[in-house]
Amino acid sequence: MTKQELFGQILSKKSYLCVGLDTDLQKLPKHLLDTEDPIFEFNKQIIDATKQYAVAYKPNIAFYEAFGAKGWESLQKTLAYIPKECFTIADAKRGDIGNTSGLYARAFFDPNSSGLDFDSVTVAPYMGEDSVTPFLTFPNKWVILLALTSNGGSKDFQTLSVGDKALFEEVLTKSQEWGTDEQLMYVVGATKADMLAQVRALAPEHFLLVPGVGAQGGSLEEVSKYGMNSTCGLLVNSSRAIIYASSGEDFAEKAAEEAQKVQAEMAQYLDLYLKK
Ligand SMILES: O=C(O)c1cc(=O)[nH]c(=O)n1[C@@H]1O[C@H](COP(=O)(O)O)[C@@H](O)[C@H]1O
Repeated sequence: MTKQELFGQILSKKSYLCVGLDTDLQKLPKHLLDTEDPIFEFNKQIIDATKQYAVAYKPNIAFYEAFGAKGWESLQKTLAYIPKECFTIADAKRGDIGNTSGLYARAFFDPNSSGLDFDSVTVAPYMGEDSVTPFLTFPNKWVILLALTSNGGSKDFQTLSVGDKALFEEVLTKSQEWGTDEQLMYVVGATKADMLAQVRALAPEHFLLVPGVGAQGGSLEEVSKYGMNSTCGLLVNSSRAIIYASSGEDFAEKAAEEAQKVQAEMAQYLDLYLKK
């Protein structure tokens, strides 16, 4: 998917919501556990309930991989079920020496090889250029590079000084030598909204994947105010607050209500903060 197509969808749905499919068997409503593929059945109903409010879906690969071949099958079926206009993110946080990264890229981007055809994959920058560039050789596919993550441990490395800047700032600057803003996005946690101005100073045009609203407590308004650019430039992810809004038989209905609430807020922020 191109940046312009993504922006077009954001404008037409008045939303930059990414629904995170962190589908945990332990948390599924009991009545789904007897179905043939509970993870897929849950995802299918969540997708049906939220697709008018969401522009992207992000299956977190850990929740599928943990179940081996069966989990991988649930992932393939889920990806095939996501509406074609929606942007898809394999949240796999990969990255390794070049030839290995090339195979990771095939796993998520090459349907003839793996059966999966995601639009993007999350990648850790720690191993540097040759671990990231193999993902960038696929046309119309995106790398979403971890820059400033939402978790407490982000302070262990990401905010350390490297010369006159912080390590995450070096990630933002250096990686722009490897790919364009039509193929690279960055992860910036919603819990770090106070640092979004710093991020935007170094990456004004890039899309940012912003997890951490909802269950992790980040502010959607602050993220929108400090992070939005002229193509919106934001995909704000919420997983647990939407998909586990209810643990009963009404789970899909409640997920739709939560997604609609977030979308309504986003519509206001697009009016207020989209740079003209
Ligand atoms: O790359 C990510 O998506 C990610 C980066 C980050 O800094 N923080 C973060 O929470 N995530 C992911 O975003 C999702 C957040 O889920 P909730 O906290 O339930 O909304 C999980 O799938 C996390 O793995």
